[in-house]
Amino acid sequence: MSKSVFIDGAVGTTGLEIRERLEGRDGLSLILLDEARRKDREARREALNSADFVILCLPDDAAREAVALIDNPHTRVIDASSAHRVAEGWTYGFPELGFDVVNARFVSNPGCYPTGFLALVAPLVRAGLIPADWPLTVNAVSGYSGGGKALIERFENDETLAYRDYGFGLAHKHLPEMQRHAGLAYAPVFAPMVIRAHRGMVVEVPLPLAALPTRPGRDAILAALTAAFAGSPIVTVHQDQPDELLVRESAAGNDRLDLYVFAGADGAQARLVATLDNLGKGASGAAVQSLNLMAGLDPLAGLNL
Ligand SMILES: NC(=O)C1=CN([C@@H]2O[C@H](COP(=O)(O)OP(=O)(O)OC[C@H]3O[C@@H](n4cnc5c(N)ncnc54)[C@H](OP(=O)(O)O)[C@@H]3O)[C@@H](O)[C@H]2O)C=CC1
Ligand SMILES: CC(=O)N[C@@H](CCC(=O)OP(=O)(O)O)C(=O)O
Repeated sequence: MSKSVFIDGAVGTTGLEIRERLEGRDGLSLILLDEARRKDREARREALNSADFVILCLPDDAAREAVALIDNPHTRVIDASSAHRVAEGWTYGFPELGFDVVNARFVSNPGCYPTGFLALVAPLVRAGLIPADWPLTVNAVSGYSGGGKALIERFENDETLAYRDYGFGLAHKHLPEMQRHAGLAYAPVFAPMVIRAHRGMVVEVPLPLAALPTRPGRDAILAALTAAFAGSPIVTVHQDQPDELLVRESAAGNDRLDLYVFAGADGAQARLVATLDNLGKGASGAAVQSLNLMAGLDPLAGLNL
């Protein structure tokens, strides 16, 4: 039997991409609100309660309000916002890291930067290669679509804007989920940046291998990551060390997550690097992946690998 899906926020950056991936899919029917009713509370309440699955593509406050409007025990929710990523009763939507998305009622989509960070770091903490109290840093660049409609407009209306460094309050909204789901005692020092590319991101964790208690070599790091993601059609752990990684201004989207381990010849230091599409595995792709798992559909349907 077909499952109904309501995307709350279906005309936003993330919502639109999810809608495109779901439209025409076998086994799914979309509940849509027209422009006049898409922000109407009662229309949303009705849609939220009549759907088998709801995908929230809203600012955090509106996502919390949407959850509060659900007053039946059946509707299952995937929230793309950062409102519920460390909340009680919610499952973190990163199945490759062992979170039980299949059986969850409430799933919180990981943030785009944390998707790269956690893929690189969580397996190494679990394997004992990075101590839980290690002081990590993470540097990342994102395409400007990561900031939603407002940042897209800012970059598209000001062609002189090439680069935006931000997060100087050291309290970025992604820090709690990075800390919690990597199993760290301290949040990493996070330096996020935006570049003049519509989509795509590079997330990098520098690691002083020789200073770590177990002094792991590149081989040990690679082996832990490879074992963690063995068999995943979405996450690829690259065994080679390319000379460069490039982001193009207007590249097509994808739902992959690619991991690299770069180490110097003396093995003293490494740079762990994840590349992904902020709108793909960093948002819409992850939401569609979770929906497939929750609804018992082909796990890769609607994904662009
Ligand atoms: N862009 C990205 O790469 C990522 C985004 N996310 C998260 O996904 C969520 C959506 O982000 P994004 O798509 O980028 O944001 P956008 O600003 O592009 O879209 C948000 C949409 O929500 C609508 N909206 C706001 N308030 C309400 C409301 N009360 N009822 C109904 N609709 C409402 C907006 O309407 P209007 O058009 O009228 O403003 C807009 O269409 C955010 O929480 C974001 O943090 C997560 C991962 C990555
Ligand atoms: C470039 C940019 O502005 N990025 C956003 C995060 C995008 C994202 O992942 O948002 P969610 O937390 O909702 O998942 C930021 O830094 O706030």
